[in-house]
Amino acid sequence: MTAQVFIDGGAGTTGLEIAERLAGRTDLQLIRLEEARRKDPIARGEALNDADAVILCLPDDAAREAVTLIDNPRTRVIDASTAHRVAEGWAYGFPELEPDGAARIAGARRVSNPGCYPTGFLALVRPLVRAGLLDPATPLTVNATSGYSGGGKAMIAAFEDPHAAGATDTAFRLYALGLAHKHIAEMQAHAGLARPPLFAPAVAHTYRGMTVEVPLPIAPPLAEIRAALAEAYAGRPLVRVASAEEADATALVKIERLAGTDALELFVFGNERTGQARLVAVLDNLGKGAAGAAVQNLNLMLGLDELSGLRRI
Ligand SMILES: NC(=O)C1=CN([C@@H]2O[C@H](COP(=O)(O)OP(=O)(O)OC[C@H]3O[C@@H](n4cnc5c(N)ncnc54)[C@H](OP(=O)(O)O)[C@@H]3O)[C@@H](O)[C@H]2O)C=CC1
Ligand SMILES: CC(=O)N[C@@H](CCC(=O)OP(=O)(O)O)C(=O)O
Repeated sequence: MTAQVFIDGGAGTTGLEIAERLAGRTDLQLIRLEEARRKDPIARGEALNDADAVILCLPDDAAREAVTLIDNPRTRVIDASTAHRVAEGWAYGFPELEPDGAARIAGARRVSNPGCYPTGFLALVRPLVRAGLLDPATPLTVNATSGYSGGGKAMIAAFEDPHAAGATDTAFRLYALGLAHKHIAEMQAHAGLARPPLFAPAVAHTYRGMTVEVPLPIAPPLAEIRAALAEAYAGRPLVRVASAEEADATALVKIERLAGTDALELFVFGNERTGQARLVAVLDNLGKGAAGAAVQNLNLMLGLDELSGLRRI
């Protein structure tokens, strides 16, 4: 039987990206609401309960509300918002992060997609904590830059429409300067850290793409870091760990490097003489950071080919 899928918030940035990835699929069918009813709780409630799987592409409060509208025990949920990423009863939707991650997602009724920045941070840090290369009490800093689509429709308008609220012509800006960004709890919890990382995000004047960097002023040997990452992601086609030769040959990492894909690349740069390292993750905030991850989780939950509809490198 063809699975019925409903994207709540389907007219938003992430929802449209998911629909693009699902277009042409014959193993599932999208339930669509007409424009006039797409925010109507009655229409949404019907669609949420008619679907085999729903993907919530909504602001946090609307995502919490959507979950309360579901009373059909068959309906399985993927939430792209921040609302349930450290909530009890929700599987964390990052299949490659833990050895049993994909199996846990496949068996779950409620899955929370990771945040875009935490996807890069956790991919770099979690395997090192697990392997004992990084003490959980280490104070970590995360320097990251996102394309402006990371802020959804409102931020896209601010960067593209001079008459929009908050319109800006800036090339690059720092934000979350109060050190209380909504992604910090998720980064600490899923990395298994004793203290919150210091998160320093920025937005660049480019539509999509992301770099996430974790500097290590006192690093374990670079070869050991690379080996731990390579082992963690062996056989996982969407996560690529660059070799020492590639890192040595890489003079620049551009934010656009993986734009338009659903992949994630990890680099270990460093200086063996000083014992310092820069761990760098590259992804598309709308790819592995949002829509790609949601489609991957949907595939796993419905028992379909995990990579169907995804854009590999
Ligand atoms: N953009 C990104 O890179 C990422 C986004 N996310 C998360 O995904 C979620 C969606 O983000 P994004 O797509 O960027 O945001 P957008 O603002 O682009 O889209 C959100 C959509 O939800 C709709 N909406 C708002 N309230 C309701 C409601 N009560 N009922 C039905 N629809 C509603 C909006 O309607 P309207 O069109 O009328 O405004 C809009 O279409 C957010 O939680 C975000 O944090 C996660 C990872 C990355
Ligand atoms: C550039 C920008 O503003 N990015 C957003 C994060 C992206 C996002 O939508 O956050 P979730 O993944 O948690 O939903 C922010 O920092 O709030």
